[in-house]
Amino acid sequence: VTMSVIKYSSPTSAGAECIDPDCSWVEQWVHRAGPRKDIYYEPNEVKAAIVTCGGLCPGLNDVIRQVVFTLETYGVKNIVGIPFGFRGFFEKGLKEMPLSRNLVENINLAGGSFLGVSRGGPKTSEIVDSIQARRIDMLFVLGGNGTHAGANAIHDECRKRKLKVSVVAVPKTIDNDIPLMDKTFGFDTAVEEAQRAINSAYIEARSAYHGIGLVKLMGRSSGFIAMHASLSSGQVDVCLIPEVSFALDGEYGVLQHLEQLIKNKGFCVVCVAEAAGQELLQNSGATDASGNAILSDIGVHMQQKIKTHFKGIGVHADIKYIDPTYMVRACRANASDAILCTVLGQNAVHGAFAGFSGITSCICNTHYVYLPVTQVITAPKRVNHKGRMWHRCLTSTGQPDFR
Ligand SMILES: Nc1ncnc2c1ncn2[C@@H]1O[C@H](COP(=O)(O)OP(=O)(O)OP(=O)(O)O)[C@@H](O)[C@H]1O
Ligand SMILES: O=P(O)(O)OC[C@H]1O[C@](O)(CO)[C@@H](O)[C@@H]1O
Ligand SMILES: [Mg+2]
Repeated sequence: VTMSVIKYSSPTSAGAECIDPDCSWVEQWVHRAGPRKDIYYEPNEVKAAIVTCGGLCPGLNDVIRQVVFTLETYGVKNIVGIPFGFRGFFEKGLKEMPLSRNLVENINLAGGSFLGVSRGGPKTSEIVDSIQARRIDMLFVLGGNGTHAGANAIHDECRKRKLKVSVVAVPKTIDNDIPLMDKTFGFDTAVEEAQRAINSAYIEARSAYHGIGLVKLMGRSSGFIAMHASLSSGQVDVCLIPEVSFALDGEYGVLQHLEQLIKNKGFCVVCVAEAAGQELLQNSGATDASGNAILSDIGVHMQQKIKTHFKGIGVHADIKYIDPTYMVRACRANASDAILCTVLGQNAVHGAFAGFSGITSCICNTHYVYLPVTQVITAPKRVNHKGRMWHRCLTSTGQPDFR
């Protein structure tokens, strides 16, 4: 599968990448996913394990279910779930869970993870000690960028110890911040849920005298959920994302624009990504168990600033703040995510049986592929503020530059 579907007229054309010394265009290709004629493992002898790490994401159960189904189809009998992420390899009292088609048949009907999730946990060497002690041949790792870094470290350590273990990841994150792939599973569902919150904010704002609906949406370092939910709802006047800096105060600031919207339209809706405007807030420097920065609350900050601003200018404003946080990810997968999860889960097993390790099962240019994990952990994907999607969003909201 070719990585780029657009043919550039020359290496200097907009968007072209120069990846060889002469700066001529070099096609990049990636392996198409799916079953192979020859398989590397004897299914009868395989022990396969599944682990889900990081935060929750719609579709985790769909992937677990498909991995189990597909393993059984190959003839694997020994399938286990590692409880509560990488911690399950280490914490005493956490026992691996035998999995079968019967057991996982209906788990896709609920959100969350049947196996449980966690952040932080043991060192890579301890995880690999545990993999060795449990005699695991295939490890299916479901998670985001942190988990992929973990999967890569496990893969490297297994190679170093000459263990024949296939480590296969499946990219999960509502944030959609993993590079090179069209999208991660869970993102579509999160956007769908998020636009429900926007819709409520719109109804509240529209029905109030000088109503201002404010919605804060997840996204640790990128504004994909906020941008897509704003686009899909069509009800947002101002969308703020971390990739685009903005001023709240001043002639070109957000508050001045809200003042105009209240004057001209009578109400307005603002959608802010949780990582937006962090430079306007105090940073505690705190991190979570996985080492991710804990963000300051831009939603509450904006709510206060809007209240103070309108009070200051003597104009009535009725602010309705909605923070749907965990509601956008604790739900079950929607139809398109459920299909994506089905294909990714099945392909993960085909990849392991083909003998691959250190790969992730994903979608690229509408085709299902295996990418090397090393390629997707270089840096989180972020909204391109010069890209078409962000400009479509600006056209839709009609917002100016807030600088
Ligand atoms: N660089 C790394 N090397 C090894 N393991 C890591 C690394 N980064 C994170 N991990 C491990 O991966 C697991 C998940 O990481 P993290 O909590 O960052 O979630 P994530 O996979 O990025 O998903 P989410 O989208 O929910 O943030 C944790 O158990 C963490 O210890
Ligand atoms: O689950 P926690 O630890 O509260 O983390 C929340 C973070 O996880 C995500 O839901 C997924 O990375 C982010 O959008 C959010 O910043
Ligand atoms: Mg992460």
